[in-house]
Amino acid sequence: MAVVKLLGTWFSPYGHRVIWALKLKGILYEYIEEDVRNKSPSLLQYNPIHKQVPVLVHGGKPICESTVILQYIDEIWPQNPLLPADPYDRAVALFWIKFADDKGLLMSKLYRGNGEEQQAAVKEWLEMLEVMEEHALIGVKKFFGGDEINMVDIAFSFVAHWLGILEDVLGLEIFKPHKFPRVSSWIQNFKSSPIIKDNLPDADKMSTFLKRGREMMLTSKSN
Ligand SMILES: N[C@@H](CCC(=O)N[C@@H](CSSC[C@H](NC(=O)CC[C@H](N)C(=O)O)C(=O)NCC(=O)O)C(=O)NCC(=O)O)C(=O)O
Ligand SMILES: O=C1O[C@H]([C@@H](O)CO)C(O)=C1O
Repeated sequence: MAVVKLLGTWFSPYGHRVIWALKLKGILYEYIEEDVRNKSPSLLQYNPIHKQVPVLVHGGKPICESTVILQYIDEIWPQNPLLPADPYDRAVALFWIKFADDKGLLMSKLYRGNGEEQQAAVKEWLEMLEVMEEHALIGVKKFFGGDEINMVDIAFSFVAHWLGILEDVLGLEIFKPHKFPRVSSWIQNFKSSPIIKDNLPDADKMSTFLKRGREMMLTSKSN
């Protein structure tokens, strides 16, 4: 069996997508922690274009971009499928995964913004939550794919875990559960499901880390 390695960084929402996918499939892998502020030669060699984690290395061959990696994992290890088999259901799932990928940058916008920039990011977050509430989650029971977690849940995980941490870091309340009851129950289902719950990065640790990072950013901006 070809060796499976994952280059990730502990706070990355994208790296966690791959960790969960591998664990949901029951695949053993070697995890290699990267410092994205001081990238290893392997990371630069495996992902010379974006120089980002995650990178999955399967039998020595690198695969980059979390969504591409998850599709690859689903093809190589078909057990516990991450995408629906029905072509229409699959297209709908891929639509929402693309939507989530396009909105992922809202994390950085919120975290790195100030004043008007931050307000614009909050507005975009609220618009996205509204779309999840009124479109993506209509008719959804426990998870996007039914009773089991699939790739759409994984793609939206930044809403389930990272948004709350960013709110804490910035002292903002963006997600009001009573305004988004469907999103709220999906978050609870997602975060309490076994493999996800056991492999979420620690919220307090991340909050401390991101607060420190933000102080450093603010100091360097004002100098
Ligand atoms: N589209 C990729 C995104 C992967 C990614 O963003 N990885 C981050 C760690 S997650 S952290 C989330 C990430 N932010 C950053 O990477 C901040 C980069 C800044 N230059 C810094 O070093 O602090 C982000 O917003 N990403 C959205 C995007 O790129 O579309 C990384 O390796 N960064 C190193 C670098 O860029 O130099 C995927 O899905 O795999
Ligand atoms: O460096 C970053 O960390 C956060 C987020 O990814 C938390 O994990 C973010 O948006 C960045 O740009």
